Amino acid sequence: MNLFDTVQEMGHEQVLFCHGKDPDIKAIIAIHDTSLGPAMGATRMLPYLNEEAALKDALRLSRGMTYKAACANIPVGGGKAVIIADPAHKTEDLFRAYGRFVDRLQGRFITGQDVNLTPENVRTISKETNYVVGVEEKSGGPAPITAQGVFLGIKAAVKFRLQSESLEGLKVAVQGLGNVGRNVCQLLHENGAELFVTDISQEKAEEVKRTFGATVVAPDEIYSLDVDIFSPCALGGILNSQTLHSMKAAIIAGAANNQLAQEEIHSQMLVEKGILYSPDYVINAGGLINVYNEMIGYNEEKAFKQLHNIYDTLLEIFARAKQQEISTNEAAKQLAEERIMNARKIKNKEMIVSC
Ligand SMILES: NC(=O)C1=CN([C@@H]2O[C@H](COP(=O)(O)OP(=O)(O)OC[C@H]3O[C@@H](n4cnc5c(N)ncnc54)[C@H](O)[C@@H]3O)[C@@H](O)[C@H]2O)C=CC1
Ligand SMILES: O=C(O)C(=O)Cc1c[nH]c2ccccc12
Repeated sequence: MNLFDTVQEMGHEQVLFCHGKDPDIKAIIAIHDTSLGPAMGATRMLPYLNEEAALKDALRLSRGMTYKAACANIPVGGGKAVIIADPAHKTEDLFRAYGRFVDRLQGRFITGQDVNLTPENVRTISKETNYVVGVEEKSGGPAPITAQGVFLGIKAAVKFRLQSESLEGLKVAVQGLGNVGRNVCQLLHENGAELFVTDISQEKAEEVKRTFGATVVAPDEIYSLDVDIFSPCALGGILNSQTLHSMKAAIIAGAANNQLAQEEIHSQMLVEKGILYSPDYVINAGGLINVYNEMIGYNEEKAFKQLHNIYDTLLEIFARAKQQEISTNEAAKQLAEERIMNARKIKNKEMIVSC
């Protein structure tokens, strides 16, 4: 990877490579854009295959956070951090060292809990820095809110693609039954949908089968089921040439970040197959909405209103994509970039006036 070319192409402001010897720490903090406010993005910990994979993840996820905030109308920018390590090797020192790196950014980057981090790990990070949210879990953690947002996104897609206000009798395949996926299953079940589920944890799958009457399938069978909706709530990169080839669902709407393996190729493939795709960073904004509101002083009414905007924003994106004959991913990107440009213009005007 040619680093500066990539960063220039994707539009990042700053990428930090954090390294320490004692404790041994390797982390990347990517700050994509702060035009709308400080960069927000949770931190994940993974034993990446190589450093390039870690960097790519941080770059793409942080850009996704910029678009996520802009589409959700939240005045923050986009960032994301990855700690390159096996979650089996967590230590207090490691998280404290990471916290000191975050602190040095003096609030340009605000972080919290993502893949493989626990609330306890985030509390450890917060011993070194105040620029962490979700420590108190005042609002009950972001996952249930994220799931509600995904549910609203599914309803918007059903309205647009199937011209229906109801989910009654629709077949939905849910991949991943973790904090978000299980809550999505509950909402779908309560609204009359028929569930097909998978998880690499047999225990989680069995529990969802017992509780919501779901049909359990093997992890590699979830992509090709004869269902109306596919809801990926586990990992990224699952929309690729292989999985899309056998996909029968009319709608893809789930919580996972970075769902498209290769953005341009696979968003185009979705258009060709007539599958309506709810862009990941629009439908999964519930987590960000939740932590942002927690940060500014939780107001349930305000958070609820922002969450419900996901429904209207998705309908706007679907209509824009149809009208301009572009992918929904491209339409969402356009919407986000317009909002960021407008915010920059207003900021510049304010600066001229105050001079
Ligand atoms: N928690 C939140 O508020 C938000 C989560 N997301 C994204 O949503 C996704 C799910 O998040 P959480 O539920 O919080 O994570 P989680 O870690 O609680 O759940 C993920 C689940 O997926 C399962 N899984 C992993 N690999 C799988 C595979 N190959 N096939 C089937 N199942 C597999 C795991 O066993 C686990 O049960 C992640 O991609 C995350 O980045 C996005 C925005 C906010
Ligand atoms: O939607 C994402 O990918 C997020 O990172 C959202 C999020 C969850 N917890 C946080 C803590 C601080 C900043 C963002 C988040």
